[in-house]
Amino acid sequence: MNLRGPIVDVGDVRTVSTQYGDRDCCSVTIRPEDGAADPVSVTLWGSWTETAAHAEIGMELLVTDAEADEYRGETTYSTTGDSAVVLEPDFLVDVTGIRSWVQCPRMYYLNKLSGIPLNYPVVKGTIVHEVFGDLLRGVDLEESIADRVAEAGLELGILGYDATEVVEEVRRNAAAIDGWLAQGTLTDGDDWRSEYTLISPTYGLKGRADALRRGMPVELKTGKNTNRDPRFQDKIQAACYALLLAEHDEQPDTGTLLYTKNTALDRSEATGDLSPAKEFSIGDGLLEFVVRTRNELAAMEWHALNGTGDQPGIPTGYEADATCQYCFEQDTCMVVSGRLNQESKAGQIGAPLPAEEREYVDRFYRAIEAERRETHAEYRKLWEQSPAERADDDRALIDLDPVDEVELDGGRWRLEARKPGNPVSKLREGDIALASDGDPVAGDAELGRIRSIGETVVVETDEPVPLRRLDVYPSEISVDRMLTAVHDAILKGDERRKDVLFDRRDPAFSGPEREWIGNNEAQNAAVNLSTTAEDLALIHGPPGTGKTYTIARAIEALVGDGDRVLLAAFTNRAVDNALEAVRAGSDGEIDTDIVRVGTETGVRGDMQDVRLRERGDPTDRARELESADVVAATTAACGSRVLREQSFDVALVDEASQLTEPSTLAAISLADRFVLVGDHEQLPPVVRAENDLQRSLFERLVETYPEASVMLDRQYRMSQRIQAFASREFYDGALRPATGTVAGQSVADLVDDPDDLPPELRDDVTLLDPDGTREGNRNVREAKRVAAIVDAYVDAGVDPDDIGVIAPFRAQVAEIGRRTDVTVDTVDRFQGSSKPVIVVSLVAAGDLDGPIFEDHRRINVALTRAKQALVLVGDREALSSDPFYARMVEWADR
Ligand SMILES: Nc1ncnc2c1ncn2[C@@H]1O[C@H](COP(=O)(O)OP(=O)(O)OP(=O)(O)O)[C@@H](O)[C@H]1O
Repeated sequence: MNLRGPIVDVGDVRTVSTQYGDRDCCSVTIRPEDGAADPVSVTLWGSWTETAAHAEIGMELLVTDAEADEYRGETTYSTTGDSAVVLEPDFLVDVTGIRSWVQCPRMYYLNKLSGIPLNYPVVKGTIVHEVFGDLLRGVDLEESIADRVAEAGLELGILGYDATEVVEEVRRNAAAIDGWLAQGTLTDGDDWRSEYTLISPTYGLKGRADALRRGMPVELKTGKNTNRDPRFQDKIQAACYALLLAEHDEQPDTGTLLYTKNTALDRSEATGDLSPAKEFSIGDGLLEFVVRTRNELAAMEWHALNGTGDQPGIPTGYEADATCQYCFEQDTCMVVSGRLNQESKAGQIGAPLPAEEREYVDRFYRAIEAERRETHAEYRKLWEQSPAERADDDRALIDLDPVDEVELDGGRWRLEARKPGNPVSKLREGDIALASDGDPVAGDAELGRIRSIGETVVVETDEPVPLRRLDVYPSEISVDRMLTAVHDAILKGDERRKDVLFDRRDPAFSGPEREWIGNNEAQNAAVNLSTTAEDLALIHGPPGTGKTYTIARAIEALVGDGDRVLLAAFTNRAVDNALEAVRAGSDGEIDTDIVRVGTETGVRGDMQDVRLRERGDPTDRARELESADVVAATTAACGSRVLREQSFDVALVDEASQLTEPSTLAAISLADRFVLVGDHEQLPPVVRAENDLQRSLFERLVETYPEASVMLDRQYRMSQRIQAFASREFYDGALRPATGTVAGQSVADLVDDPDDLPPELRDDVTLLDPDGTREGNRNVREAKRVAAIVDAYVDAGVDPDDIGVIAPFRAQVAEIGRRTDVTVDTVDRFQGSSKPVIVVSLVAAGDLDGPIFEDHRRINVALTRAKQALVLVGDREALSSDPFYARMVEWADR
């Protein structure tokens, strides 16, 4: 049986004599059933006592195949020969993490902190891996090499490599793969699978195996190894995949490492075993060792969040017996230890950073690690929730009907399935998602990119799977990138920049004020702040105040002054909107060289012509990026290997109030100066954990340096009547219509005769109470009423494209969506857009429970999307029970 629960006591290790001789054991007490059951004692035998040494009260413990002993009416448990003991099974350790951990725990920490920079071995390694996958899929060797090198054109170009030399080198590496595949060992019956995504709920592990051959893991290494045996850390990595496969009831007993550089060695000079393929056997002892090592790592990570004392959970290197003087990372390790004043086996170089900077790194390190755990909780839902629960949560499309499966050029697959009942989900075109046969964890599953999603869903994968279910796949990329952004900004960042960030120096401005915008003083001041800033400028733009317009003018001004500008925003949509305004504004007068960095599916159609292609001749690709005056990308892309290598005079970041502080750092660290544009009275950063990540750098800086900020106070969107409430509640009454025309708009402008509208819809702002009841996240009666309101506007002559509906929950969005053809969406997805008529379905009935009510900033967004007519639909009595909403009701009823 399996036992699991939080640890309430850890005993001492003792030695007892048994019929097999003296054996170590240790008793650990846990409370099964998530801590609800009575405590039970589990005795961990033999080498599992090493795991007990890392166990602490409060950690979660899982013991598989435990055996029960009854003694004097009391049941105790102990491990058996088949048991595995797993600490903190919910912490999903990545296989590559274990690999670096066995080399040295501190290396694991350093890799996590600084990320993988753009360098030639990494890029070449990726190409060789891709070629390996292609060969397994039967692609011709030369074709694959040419294709994969071209695909890496941009990265190679930035590194200063040309295609011919890379092709040569990849060919030498690929020879090892090709030769090995051609050996007699490969028969038709060989069953191959490349790039296999695996997750193990039992062992708390996840990873992506390079390949499986007859169910056995094969790992590719682009280095050399002239010993007979695979390197220790490589064996551990392959053994991890064996453990992950155990979750699929497979029992691999052999692992293969393929050292591709061995074939490229000069046989007359090199000595040792030059054969590239090295096999080793995977026994129980090795697998248990892997689990124990994973436990050490998970325990260290637990300490990072829950431990006490100075810098808990930061490895020192003493945990392992690695020798620092042979380590490639020795210098980095010493510098990081020196800067952060960390104890380390390698020692320290340099003076520590000021205490407040170290405290900052510490605080954000913990916040980001807490967010990582929340991401792991998302993975957990893959197996803890039933398919129906996942679907209800909008995290999966289930019961799909596979209709097509086509092999594409290059051996990839295009899978298509019908979606019965047209369900809603968070899945979007361009997302990476987990396609499976119905069971994404124990069944057949493949990561793939969603190509289209409509009546059917189309996914592209490396291997075919029967497409019966498609799940949102949580990713740790944003968490990883936040860590490297903190590292780059604080450990490697510019001193002057840090002085401003840490409130040690006021932002400076210099140079003449010029007239950029004649009809809007605040906008003109914002452009002047941007051009004269020596450190930073902050543009606070409430709804409809011309943020995008101002950004475009600021970029023109900066480029005109000779600056190279990075234009970043949280969403692709904002990046493309700003770019559109820049391109429209210059009317070809300024010859601005613009490049949009993003994926084909992420970048809007009308910006594809300036999208930077990664594929092609390295020199051309790199030149296109490096010569651009304006580079536009999402802030997530700013943390990519390619953009981390770029530098700019100014970084201009839109939607900055929706970004966590580390995500903002990722963009601004690439430039000498920065301009943040946002509105902290609208949606805050979306994070799962409750901590410092919830507050944007924009908001912090606006409060610290009000003199470096300007608020755009004239809005070009809403009628006077509509804007009144938001202006008073959120902007101290400072927000005003930009012109009389804007102020005087009304619903009458949208119809031939206002009398065609029902009387209750003739005012610009209305509250209607349909008297519905809420069931879960929907309110059917209210949904019907909303659809009827939309119909009434359409019947009176309003163009359906001019009407938008906002609802707080996706379930209600779906409920309304079934009854109308106009755009229906959540608040979060409506931020940044507007419509002449907006109907808001508040759903709440009886009480004010739900995301729209939790945070007044959401309501601000919902109420400020409409230009001429705003209809609120909800329970008047419930709303009146809260002072803020009571004021809203009063305004709507006026
Ligand atoms: N100074 C100006 N003179 C004339 N029109 C302007 C000016 N500033 C903005 N506008 C117009 O006002 C409208 C709203 O501007 P814009 O789209 O830039 O708003 P925004 O603040 O980005 O909106 P959101 O709140 O959605 O982010 C646009 O049609 C824009 O052309």
